[in-house]
Amino acid sequence: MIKSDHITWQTSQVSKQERQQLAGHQSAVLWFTGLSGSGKSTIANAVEKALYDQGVGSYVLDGDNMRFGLNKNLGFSAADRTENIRRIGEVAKLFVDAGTLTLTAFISPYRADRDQVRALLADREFIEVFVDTPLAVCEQRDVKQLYAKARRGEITGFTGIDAPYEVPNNPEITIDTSAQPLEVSVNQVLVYLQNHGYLGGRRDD
Ligand SMILES: Nc1ncnc2c1ncn2[C@@H]1O[C@H](COP(=O)(O)OS(=O)(=O)O)[C@@H](OP(=O)(O)O)[C@H]1O
Ligand SMILES: Nc1ncnc2c1ncn2[C@@H]1O[C@H](COP(=O)(O)OP(=O)(O)O)[C@@H](O)[C@H]1O
Repeated sequence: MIKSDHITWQTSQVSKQERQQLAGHQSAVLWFTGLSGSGKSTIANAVEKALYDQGVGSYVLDGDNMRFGLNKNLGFSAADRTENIRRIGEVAKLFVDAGTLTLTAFISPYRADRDQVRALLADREFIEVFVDTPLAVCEQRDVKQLYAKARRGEITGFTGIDAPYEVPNNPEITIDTSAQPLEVSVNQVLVYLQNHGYLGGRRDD
């Protein structure tokens, strides 16, 4: 629902297609979703670097970082996570309109919230990347020692422990970081982008 009256969408003299043409590639969102510690940020950042090395500009929106700024008034209740993802979806949509290949790394545990973002974007503009690393592996990594805290009851509502993670039904890409090294995951994403025509050249679909 929009609260403001008397507002009008301002159209631009440069279209999204023209911005994409200038950039030399399609714009879209690679939406990484998965448990804390599954590898979302690591893969997204490595993909950004690999794309940069190929002369393709992209930008990573990262969970923790967004919570320091735009979303600093949000916590981890179900309602706050939904609002977190809604805002990120709107930001990602603006990035796509700007002609940018955008990578997002948020747990985004609720299927309905992810589907809302998909619905915000045009066909092909939302690429869901399910980082399907088993909970046991994420917990063993425990990069930030948050699983240990959650197990001790020092954090409540922690995803995978006492808060839900709803797995995607039809992700465009699925990656299990416990089964393959980082370079293979990065390549999996790059090959998807190449084969589906996002980077220019031949399209498989
Ligand atoms: N309760 C609880 N549950 C899950 N995660 C928690 C929690 N509290 C803090 N953290 C840290 O916050 C990071 C997840 O933030 P996100 O914005 O991606 O979460 S969400 O999409 O809104 O669910 C997550 O970072 P990542 O490990 O990068 O996923 C955690 O470090
Ligand atoms: N094959 C792999 N692919 C990606 N990350 C891996 C792999 N093996 C170990 N890791 C480690 O797992 C951790 C994943 O953390 P991170 O990328 O921050 O996850 P998330 O963003 O999903 O919370 C990193 O410390 C990374 O070095």
